[in-house]
Amino acid sequence: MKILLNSCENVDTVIARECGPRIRTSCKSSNYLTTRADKKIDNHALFSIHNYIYYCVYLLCDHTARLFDKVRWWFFEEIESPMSCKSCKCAVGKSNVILVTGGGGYVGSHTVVELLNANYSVIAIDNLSNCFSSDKHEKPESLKRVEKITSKNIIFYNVDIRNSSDLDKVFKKHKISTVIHFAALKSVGESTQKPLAYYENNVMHANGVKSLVYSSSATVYGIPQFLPLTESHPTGQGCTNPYGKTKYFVEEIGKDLCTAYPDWKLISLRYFNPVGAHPSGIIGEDPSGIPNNLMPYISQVAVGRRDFLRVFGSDYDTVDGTGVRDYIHIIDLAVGHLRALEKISKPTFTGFQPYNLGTGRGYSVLEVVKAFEKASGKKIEYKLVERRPGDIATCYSDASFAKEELNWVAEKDIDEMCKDTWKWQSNNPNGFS
Ligand SMILES: CC(=O)N[C@H]1[C@@H](OP(=O)(O)OP(=O)(O)OC[C@H]2O[C@@H](n3ccc(=O)[nH]c3=O)[C@H](O)[C@@H]2O)O[C@H](CO)[C@H](O)[C@@H]1O
Repeated sequence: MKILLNSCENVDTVIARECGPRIRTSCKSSNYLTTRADKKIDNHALFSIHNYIYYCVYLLCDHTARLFDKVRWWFFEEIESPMSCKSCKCAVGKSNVILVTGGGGYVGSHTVVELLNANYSVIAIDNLSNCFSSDKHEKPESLKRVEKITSKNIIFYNVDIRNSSDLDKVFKKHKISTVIHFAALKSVGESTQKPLAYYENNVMHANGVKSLVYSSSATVYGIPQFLPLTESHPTGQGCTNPYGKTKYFVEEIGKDLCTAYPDWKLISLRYFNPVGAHPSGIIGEDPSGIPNNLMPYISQVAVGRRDFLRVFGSDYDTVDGTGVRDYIHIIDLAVGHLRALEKISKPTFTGFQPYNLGTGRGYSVLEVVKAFEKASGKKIEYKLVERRPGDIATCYSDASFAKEELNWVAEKDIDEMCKDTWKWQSNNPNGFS
């Protein structure tokens, strides 16, 4: 394994926390860390020594290196140029702070785990509208648990992305290199009832950072004209609901931005159907109210929160008449974001580029039910009912472009997706609350 060290050229802001008898430091000036005694320590030297120690410790033992990392987080509250990323090497000489909007949500929180494990610094913002928090001034429960899983710190702000002055403050305070934009409403049904909320929420604000990884959806393809769906499949045609349209609009805005301003870079990740949970069973999907999506509904039936599953449509032209989708494990999806960050941070990457994140394999509703029964040992009661308006028969990806360009493939199969979902649901029957 190759480990590259940070050259820390971009270190210019370090805010250190009060730490007992040690020197309390506060820093406003660039390139220097000012102590209370007005002593100036050259950050470059400090960080070079610090990185060197980390490197040596890492060579000896990964666990000790993690402990060292924890101490680092305790000593310095915010470090705008952390260690180099062990797995992707992309942090070399760069500010490596990622702003994650919607960080408390399902995809957001799982991606934050992978970011922290890869030694990125994470600033998460969320308006807590779709995640549980015991106190609005505190981190959502999902992120507290992410800190437990990773033993790392997340800087969190309760900010609504529609509030541009609050958002500005975050961008001014931190030297953010890339934004991963998850903050969005995601219920297809609700989007038809409250379209304005979707247009307001799901269309992003830029705020000066010109490198964006966007969470898009297979829904931009509308009714498939061919299968499997490749990135060159037409988008926007047959997007029948506002949810799908917002994803399509943002992609179009992104394309225009990247064409007009060559310094803009945007990767749009077109998710197929994210399911599953962190293998620890500590975090997972916790929809508020009645789940709209298949997997959380099944798992709530298994745990006894719902009586039976309604299978929407049994007369589709599919293997057993029920809808076929390309389900992808949430961890695979989260890792896809790391690969996208590596790609976007390369100087050779320019413009707008979409990638499919899927397994390339479709499963019918009844096949998923069967796999879940096997994983959980529970009988899933179901009733075949009418088709759900707006649903399509079959949708699955060709994810070979992501393999070629991002060096990414989905590794976890349907059994693992069901096993991890069940671990999360059975350990947390009522979700995070
Ligand atoms: C093709 C498409 O637009 N896919 C998007 C859509 O997924 P889907 O609408 O495909 O996801 P879903 O989990 O709601 O449905 C998956 C399958 O399960 C069926 N089903 C679902 C729930 C239920 O109670 N009973 C039942 O039978 C449904 O008819 C479909 O055949 O929304 C997701 C948001 O989470 C993603 O953005 C997907 O990319």
